Amino acid sequence: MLRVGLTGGIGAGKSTVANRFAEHGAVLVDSDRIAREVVEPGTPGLAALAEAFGEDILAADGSLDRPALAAKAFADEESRKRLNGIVHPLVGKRTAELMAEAADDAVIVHDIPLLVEGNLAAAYHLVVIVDAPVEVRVRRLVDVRGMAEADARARIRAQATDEQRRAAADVWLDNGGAQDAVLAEVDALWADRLVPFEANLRLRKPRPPMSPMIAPYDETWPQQAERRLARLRLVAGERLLRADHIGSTAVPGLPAKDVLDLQLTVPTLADADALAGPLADAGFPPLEGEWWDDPQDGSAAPWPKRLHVGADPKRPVNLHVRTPETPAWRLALLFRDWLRANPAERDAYAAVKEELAREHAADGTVADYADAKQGWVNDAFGRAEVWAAQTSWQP
Ligand SMILES: CC(C)(COP(=O)(O)OP(=O)(O)OC[C@H]1O[C@@H](n2cnc3c(N)ncnc32)[C@H](O)[C@@H]1O)[C@@H](O)C(=O)NCCC(=O)NCCS
Ligand SMILES: Nc1ncnc2c1ncn2[C@@H]1O[C@H](COP(=O)(O)OP(=O)(O)OP(=O)(O)O)[C@@H](O)[C@H]1O
Repeated sequence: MLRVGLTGGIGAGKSTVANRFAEHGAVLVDSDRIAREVVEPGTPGLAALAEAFGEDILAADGSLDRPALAAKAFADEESRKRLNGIVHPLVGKRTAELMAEAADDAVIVHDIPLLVEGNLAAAYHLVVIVDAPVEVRVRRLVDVRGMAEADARARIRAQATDEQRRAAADVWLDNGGAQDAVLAEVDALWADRLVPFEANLRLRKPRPPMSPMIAPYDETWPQQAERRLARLRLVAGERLLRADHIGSTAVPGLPAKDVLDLQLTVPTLADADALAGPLADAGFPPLEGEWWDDPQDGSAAPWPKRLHVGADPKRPVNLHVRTPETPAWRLALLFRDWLRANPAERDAYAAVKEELAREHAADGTVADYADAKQGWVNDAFGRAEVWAAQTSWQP
């Protein structure tokens, strides 16, 4: 099952987007709704709230007086934390139960207002954020929902900043304009990304191979890599020694094929094999066959590794799982750091890549392109080693 985390500030349009996903066939898990269920009359949740905030948060019929609790809970940080401490564990438990009930081929859309605040992004295959400017959100909450303006602003203050949401977003949906516009984006996201992503995940199928087209440096590459590394750290757990963004997309200013190279370091290949299933479930199926890094001078036997590929059709990822005793593991880190520290070498490398990409665009073969590039890279390793010695570089 594909787990999509859907979030955004209050009034941004999460429910609007979530309902459209549901129309397409997504299984919706709605945190606000669960948060209501766990404090229904007669529940231990409601009793705990009354104990913590006083009987005056109860209406005459014994149900929760939501505006009364909101007034107390959003008044200060300590009260809000007390509220969260009571409700969130109950919501978490019920959420896990609902997710476990979903079919293997489900696309779960989890509408969760506090995904960023709770630092939960790594638990999803993809995080979708709905956004609209603060003033637009306040207007909608006041005019359409009938919320008091001060209440709307108090909740906005209690939530994540735009910058924090940007860092967590794999997909950013702008709902500052007409509803039709955001719904059209949702339709495209469903058809072009979520449906094939779910199928790739279930069938453990990598996305199709990349063309050798070189893209200009994208300054969001490091953040995109970091979000995937966070997911990988979560599933790899204690077997993981370290997780790094390597390759050309890890070098600021370097044009590159738009594929993120990530390296997981594990003690032994047996650890890599034990992780094959969990990595596949997290959206990184293993590529079939045996994979080796070739020593550049041809002197030693090739170094074995495991290779996984991202299942997300819109975010190509090559995931190299290596052990620290292979020289390829160390070279991946050295080459990256050397290029980062030496802009002239980086620019020379960019020129070589662009020249080769032009030549191979005609025949369209990625393998030939990679072979030709390796010549420059092998020479560069020599210069990188000199730099490593001079600067006492350590991986
Ligand atoms: C305080 C309560 C009773 C007020 O109820 P009300 O009907 O006015 O709001 P509702 O529950 O529909 O929430 C509307 C929106 O408020 C924001 N919000 C709600 N709780 C919180 C919170 N603890 N911190 C920050 N924002 C919150 C979210 O954007 C949410 O989508 C209610 O919000 C609540 O029980 N909150 C605690 C549970 C919670 O954190 N829910 C959010 C995700 S699990
Ligand atoms: N593009 C839009 N133009 C105008 N109104 C909109 C638009 N999108 C959503 N709305 C309206 O704004 C209000 C807030 O939207 P919605 O309920 O989807 O937000 P939400 O993020 O789920 O809110 P909450 O955080 O309270 O759960 C709703 O009344 C909705 O009908």
